[in-house]
Amino acid sequence: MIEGLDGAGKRTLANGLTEALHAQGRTVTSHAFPRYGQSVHADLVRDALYGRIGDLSDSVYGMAVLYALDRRGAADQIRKDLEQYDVVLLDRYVASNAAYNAARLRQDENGEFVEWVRALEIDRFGLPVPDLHLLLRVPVEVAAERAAKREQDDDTRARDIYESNSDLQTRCGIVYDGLANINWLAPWQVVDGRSNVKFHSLLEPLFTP
Ligand SMILES: Nc1ncnc2c1ncn2[C@@H]1O[C@H](COP(=O)(O)OP(=O)(O)O)[C@@H](O)[C@H]1O
Ligand SMILES: Cc1cn([C@H]2C[C@H](O)[C@@H](COP(=O)(O)OP(=O)(O)O)O2)c(=O)[nH]c1=O
Repeated sequence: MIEGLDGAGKRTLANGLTEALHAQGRTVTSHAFPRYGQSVHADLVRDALYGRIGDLSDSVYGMAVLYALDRRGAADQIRKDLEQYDVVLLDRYVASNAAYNAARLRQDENGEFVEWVRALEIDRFGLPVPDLHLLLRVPVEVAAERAAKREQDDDTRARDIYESNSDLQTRCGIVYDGLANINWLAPWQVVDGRSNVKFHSLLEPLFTP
């Protein structure tokens, strides 16, 4: 699973890892969440994030449920892919829901919230537990600059209300670090995303049991 702030370089890393794995002769597939344009729940998320469903985006739990339902709709496909491919790369997964939405609550509510996300998505919805999280870590300012640049280059990736809120991004980075420290849900590996990421050096942990 590839996790990190908006603009951290997750999609770039997913593409780089795919190429590096193909070069090793491995089969790879990838999914990105939210699945905008492919699921009713993801499209509702997008409407909410761009302020088109009243004050729905103010509800932390309401938004988290929508993101979780989007993933639940992909669960069967992910399970099939895990049987069929050597590697299944996910650009954001359950941990994004924990990090982004915990970051919108008071700090003393975070522990309870991330456990609620785990219980909802893993226990109740039956989503597969990931083998590894790769946390692409960059300073908030760098992520924001990259997200702004990406917005100019690719008009399908305009910044939403989460992405343009730098306080939220800062808190989200802190929650991600906390999740990585306790290896929440599965092992975490922190990747320095400030310079060019060495894709090949990341391949070994993918195959270490
Ligand atoms: N290691 C890197 N160094 C410099 N720029 C990068 C790096 N990784 C990604 N970028 C650039 O930053 C922007 C955001 O990258 P992207 O992979 O779309 O991020 P994310 O999927 O995390 O939002 C893109 O314009 C991309 O070309
Ligand atoms: C997948 C996911 C994303 N998010 C947040 C992180 C992002 O700020 C926002 C949108 O995801 P994002 O990856 O930015 O989508 P795109 O790059 O296609 O615009 O949703 C959650 O809060 N929970 C989740 O489960």
